[in-house]
Amino acid sequence: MLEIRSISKTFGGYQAVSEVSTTVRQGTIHAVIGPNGAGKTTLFNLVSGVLPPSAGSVSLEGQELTGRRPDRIARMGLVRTFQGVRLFGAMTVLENVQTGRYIRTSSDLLPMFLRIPGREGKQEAATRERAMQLLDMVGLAKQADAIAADLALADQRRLEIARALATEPRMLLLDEPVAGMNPVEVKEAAQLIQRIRDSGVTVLLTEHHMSLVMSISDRITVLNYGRKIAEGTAAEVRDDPQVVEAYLGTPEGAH
Ligand SMILES: Nc1ncnc2c1ncn2[C@@H]1O[C@H](COP(=O)(O)OP(=O)(O)OP(=O)(O)O)[C@@H](O)[C@H]1O
Repeated sequence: MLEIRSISKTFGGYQAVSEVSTTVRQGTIHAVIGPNGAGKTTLFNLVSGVLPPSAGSVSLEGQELTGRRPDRIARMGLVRTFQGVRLFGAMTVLENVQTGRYIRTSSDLLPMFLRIPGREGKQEAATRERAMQLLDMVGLAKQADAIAADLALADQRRLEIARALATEPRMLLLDEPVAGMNPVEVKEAAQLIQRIRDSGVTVLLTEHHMSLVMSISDRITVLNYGRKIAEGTAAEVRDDPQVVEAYLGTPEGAH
């Protein structure tokens, strides 16, 4: 589904990602893990078009993504969320999801802001209906009319996921989706990520929460100092001596 071929990124002589290759298989939850500074976020930035690679390439179902801009990549079927939540804080929950839908339909966002109440077009009605379905999927239907900035952190993350799904992606990248969540919220997020996978959207995620990664990932790639040091199922990766060594002395990665 997603092919990453020998991708590298150098920041002024510092090699943040070094010749990483991997294949994300369709219909899986694939995690990228590694100690702080291992290059996970940089790899996500390379895949989603936020940063151009110094070398190497990425393709999605045979279509070349390398060198394309994030909005173009989103239209090609790959969307991401960011470590820090990036929502339209002043908009309602529902409107935030609707903006994701407009990226997909390539239409101008303006009509949404200029709309005359009570005169909703056919496309707007469909967009609203799909947005409500997605809010229901992530457990936010009751808060549809709340202002996004007023939501609790866990709900804001759920909303970001709903907005990303509104672009109808084939692949979703989640950058630390449960950071700062309590154990109950983490459990709910795990179920949501599995539901997303089961709905046919392939998931690539990076996360420090090891028990989440180990319990939901079909496949795990481990980075250390920008290089891939291991790859396999949770059981394979957990017992890999290089992985154990990479995590020693990094308590943040140990939970
Ligand atoms: N724009 C940049 N300019 C210079 N160095 C950068 C830049 N972005 C990342 N780096 C460096 O590249 C390395 C990898 O960073 P990256 O954020 O990808 O790691 P990470 O695995 O996501 O870490 P964390 O788990 O802490 O989020 C780090 O040493 C970081 O300081």
